[in-house]
Amino acid sequence: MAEEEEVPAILVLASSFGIDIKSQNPPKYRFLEAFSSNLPLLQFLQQQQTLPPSVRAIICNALKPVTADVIRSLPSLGLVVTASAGTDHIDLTECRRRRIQVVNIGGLFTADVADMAVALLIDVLFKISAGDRFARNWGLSKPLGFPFGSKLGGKRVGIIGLGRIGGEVAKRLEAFDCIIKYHSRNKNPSVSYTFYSNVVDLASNSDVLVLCCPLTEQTRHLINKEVMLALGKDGIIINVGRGALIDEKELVQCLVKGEIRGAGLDVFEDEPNVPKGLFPLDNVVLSPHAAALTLDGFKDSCEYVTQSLDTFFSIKPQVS
Ligand SMILES: O=CC(=O)O
Repeated sequence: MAEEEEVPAILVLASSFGIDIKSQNPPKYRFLEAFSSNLPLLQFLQQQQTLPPSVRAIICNALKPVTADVIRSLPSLGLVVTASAGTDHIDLTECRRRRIQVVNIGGLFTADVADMAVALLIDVLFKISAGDRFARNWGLSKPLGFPFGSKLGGKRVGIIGLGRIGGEVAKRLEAFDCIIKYHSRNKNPSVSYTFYSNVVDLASNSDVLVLCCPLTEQTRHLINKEVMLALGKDGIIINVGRGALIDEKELVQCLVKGEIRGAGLDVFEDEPNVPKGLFPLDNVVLSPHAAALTLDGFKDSCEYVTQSLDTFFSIKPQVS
């Protein structure tokens, strides 16, 4: 079956990619689905007799870790395409060592993630989700009152990570008359927003923190108890970056004790597990890492992933 062997085998780690990519005719790739098994990926691979040696590329997303052990079990792997901007779920050190190319989604989801950050903030301030729950039983509730929300205009918003997404969040919130400040690895000379090299100082001078930076060893638990206490009891945290940017246990405590006022969270430390301590809290809006999950964005990302495979396999037909 020489012909079949020439069709590169692609390991697909997320169910959503099955749809568009597989409809190619004639098939350019042999897609191997690893997501229907309940086994952890490495165990699944270890159980396959013939699969690991043939796999030349992986398609994954932010929820599908590509660990060093997984990479080591795939001797022909030459490419990892992730339908995410973040690459923290991929062992980049092992990829570099093996000269495996890693392709992310670039700026494809930037606007959606920035929109989601603004949406979560408006939801927390205006209590939209809480109001929805309340309104369903409005006529039955005694007393009939619903707590006050809060204006968006005039809020001092501290953006953590003024990259592509952070920049778009700033642009949007400026249009709502918010006062933008930021913390980044470096000061950005092309913006006039106030820069803080220290996150605690930024928190002390902000009403809202919006987390947009990548997760690295330097940014893990960047938002710790000290930062939350500096933000204070009227402060709100919005996270569209990665769950582990915040010390989640401390976040739950601060929210429960009223040491901060609210949070809008699209990401969590141990997805898909959301801390149960958040469930009873009406001052928290939860979203299942859904900022990039729009139907239009999904179509674009399938196309991008296919193009990335095509580019890789046309310029590099043999992976050594
Ligand atoms: O989580 C989504 C992304 O990294 O794009």
